[in-house]
Amino acid sequence: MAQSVWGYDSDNGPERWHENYPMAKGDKQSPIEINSKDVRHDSSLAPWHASYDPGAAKTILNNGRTCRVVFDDSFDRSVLRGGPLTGAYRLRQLHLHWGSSDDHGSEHVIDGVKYAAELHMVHWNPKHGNFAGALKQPDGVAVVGIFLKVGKTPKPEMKRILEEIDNIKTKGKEAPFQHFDPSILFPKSRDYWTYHGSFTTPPCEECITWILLREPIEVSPDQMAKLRSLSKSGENEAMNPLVDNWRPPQPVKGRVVRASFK
Ligand SMILES: NS(=O)(=O)c1cc(F)ccc1F
Ligand SMILES: [Zn+2]
Repeated sequence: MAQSVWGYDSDNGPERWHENYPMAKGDKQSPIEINSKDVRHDSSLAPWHASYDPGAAKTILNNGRTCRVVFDDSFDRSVLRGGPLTGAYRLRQLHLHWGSSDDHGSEHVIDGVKYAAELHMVHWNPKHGNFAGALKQPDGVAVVGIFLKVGKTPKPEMKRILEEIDNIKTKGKEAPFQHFDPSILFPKSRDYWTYHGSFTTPPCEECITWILLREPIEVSPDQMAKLRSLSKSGENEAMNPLVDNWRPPQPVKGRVVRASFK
């Protein structure tokens, strides 16, 4: 009987991850609920800056748990600076979490609001040598989170990712994905919340400085349907819709969420 690899189903989902990944029960887990009344405005928080090289984009893949775009992070080619960060963090990959319907799907929940999806841009601190080394450090990784809400105006910049979906419908499929600057996905406002937390998937290392953008970007119902047309399973298996790949909010345990805005 194959050892049930972690996932989002009842037999291998978030409530059971701690059985194989003890860090999942740590004191600095992500995602969390953010309640504006508990947030502290920190006027010393600097603005954040992304300088991404479109040539760093390499491939897009369906790993059966999300849709991920991978970038060349072999040198400081696409970097994130400023905000709560010290130094330049290298962009490694971006991926999404989404729901089976528009009323849920995000991992972080803001004043009780669940967004239809949440996009994560994952960066790591090169002072720790490589990504694996960075995972072991509290300042190892920085993830920019962007909320997706469903509206009438499709975000043209999301089109590029969603057009590729047809080529990676099933688990294990990968396709070239080049000449893409993910900063086109950013909303107008640079306002953000920041706190210290973890990967939202096993092994749930507590190495992430989260930078969550306050302003969601809008996607169309068709764009969401496209995302939900991905399959968890391989091309020779029965279609198993890749949806609800989100971890529910975890205990805040006294952590303070700071806001760059009033
Ligand atoms: N959802 S996440 O941004 O915390 C994340 C990023 C990774 F690179 C690996 C695992 C993760 F769970
Ligand atoms: Zn994620």
